Amino acid sequence: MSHATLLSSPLKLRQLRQIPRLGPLLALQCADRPRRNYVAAANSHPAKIAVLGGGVSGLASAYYLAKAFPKSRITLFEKQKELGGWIKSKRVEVEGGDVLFETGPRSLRPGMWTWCTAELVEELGLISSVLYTPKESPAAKNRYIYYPDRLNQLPSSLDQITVSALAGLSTSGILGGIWSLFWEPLTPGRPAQLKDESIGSFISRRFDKRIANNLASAVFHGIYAGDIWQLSAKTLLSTAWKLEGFLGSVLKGYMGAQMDTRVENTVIPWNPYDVKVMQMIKNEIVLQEEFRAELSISSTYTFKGGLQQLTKELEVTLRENDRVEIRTDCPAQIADEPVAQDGPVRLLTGATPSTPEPFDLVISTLPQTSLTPYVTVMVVNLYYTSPTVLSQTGFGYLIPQSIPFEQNPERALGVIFDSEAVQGQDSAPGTKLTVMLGGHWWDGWQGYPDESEGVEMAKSVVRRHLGIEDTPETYLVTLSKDCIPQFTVGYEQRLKEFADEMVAKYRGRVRFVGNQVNGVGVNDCVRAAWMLGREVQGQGWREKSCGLERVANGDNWLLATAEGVEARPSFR
Ligand SMILES: C=Cc1c2[nH]c(c1C)Cc1[nH]c(c(CCC(=O)O)c1C)Cc1[nH]c(c(C)c1CCC(=O)O)Cc1[nH]c(c(C)c1C=C)C2
Repeated sequence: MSHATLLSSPLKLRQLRQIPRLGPLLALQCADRPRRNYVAAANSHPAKIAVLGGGVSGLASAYYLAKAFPKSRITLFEKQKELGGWIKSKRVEVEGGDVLFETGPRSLRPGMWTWCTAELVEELGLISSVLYTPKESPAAKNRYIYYPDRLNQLPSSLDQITVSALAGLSTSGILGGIWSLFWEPLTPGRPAQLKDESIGSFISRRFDKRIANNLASAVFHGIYAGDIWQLSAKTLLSTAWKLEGFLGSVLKGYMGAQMDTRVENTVIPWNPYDVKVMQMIKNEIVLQEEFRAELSISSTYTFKGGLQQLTKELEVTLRENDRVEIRTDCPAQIADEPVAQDGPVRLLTGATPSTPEPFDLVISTLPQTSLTPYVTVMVVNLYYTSPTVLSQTGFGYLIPQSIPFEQNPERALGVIFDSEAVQGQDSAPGTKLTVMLGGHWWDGWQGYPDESEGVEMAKSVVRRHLGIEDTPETYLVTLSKDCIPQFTVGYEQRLKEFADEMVAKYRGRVRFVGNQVNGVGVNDCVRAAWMLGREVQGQGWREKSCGLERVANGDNWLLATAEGVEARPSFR
């Protein structure tokens, strides 16, 4: 996207013109465009850096910090024995070979907005291990929602919205309330005093409650395993929320942008920080041509050894660096005391901390109790020897909140058809499925199903929903306790207050990265670590910042085209 395109994006709608334009911000960026391979300015580096947490956010932060400060000593603390956090790929022997089970995140989305991860894949030498799922494959195109007692295929693109597709969907009742789309522009704008609300409430107010319960709740199960009546519309439907704020209507904003023939690409409001990141990615990341071409025709990608190949390779690279020390089985926390003008920050480390250890800069990827609650998900991987267990092809299906209890007493959130979604990880033929259970349905539970209960629940789900009577040859049950942060109503306000408090207390010597502050996707976490490396380099680490400027200064959004940034998937 050229700056000229970005800046010459007049819309017909008078109100859209009132949104601040990008000129001053971009002029600044052009004058001072960072180089691709930056090096820290001489004599300006923190001598000792600590990274708290050894999941993908911590590993990637340590990786980019080691590049930004070639002279600093970096210590990564992880309380578990193993690194990698929630990303775990396990190979299991079966008759005739082996199969790979993913117990957490399993694939990555390509697209420019996620190029930091793609660049990392390149730098770690992983391109030859990449497995692509083409955009044209059934796994990318066929996605289903279970409602009320059957799978309903969703259109994968606008041109798939045909009369017969809509008729099929509407006989199940899943499209109840769809006519509200036409009336939305006439619906009153939001009351001035409403500062945030749940996704359920926002969609009901602007469209129809049935759309919230039947469609949106399924999508948010697939990403957050969360409850749309608790998750924040301002945070998770941010563009729609802003459009309503600017124009009094979500559709007017989208339609106005689409209909403006002078603009090649859709113009929507963007958080100014995201525009800055987008520009940096565009200016700095140059992917290998062949890799970039493969990514452009793929809907997702992963690795032959599973997604854990990424965190394993990061670990190997960090261990090879003699300036990086990794301490596993070693919890660490920041001493609860204000930091003086030039630091240091003191850490309490080890199971029974004694003398605090001083560090010049600390990156925390650990959960902060004041910011979000978490949900617990049970992941049940099933393997059947028969390759023809499924009668549908596709990615899998999601289960909305509205389906009757008797259709989902196990409280499943969705089922992934793994052997369809990714090919090339297993040496044995057969069918692999993953059943996800729990999430917000288990809020407040003191205990959870055990392994044998989990597998019985998963078998019962696939028997009822997919008619699968076969017995799986093998399975793996993983309870991921408190694995996904929930950005509930009021999240942004809480994050702002947290950021102010952290800057005042630690004077910029403690920064925050991770799924609780940057988004729950692996790509979100890697991009945040990539940005951290750029923000702290040179004198940046001395600035009074805690790395949360996106939200702290994110009220006045900017108009930008989405060119170069992949549209977010509408199904998951
Ligand atoms: C362990 C369960 C997880 C659920 N959501 C996430 C995890 C780790 C995080 C997540 N899942 C998706 C996204 C969207 C953005 C993206 O980066 O692709 C995020 C942030 C989409 C997604 N949902 C499912 C899959 C296989 C994917 C692709 C990305 C990935 O591999 O994580 C299926 C799915 N995830 C969850 C449920 C309940 C579910 C149901 C079928 C929860």
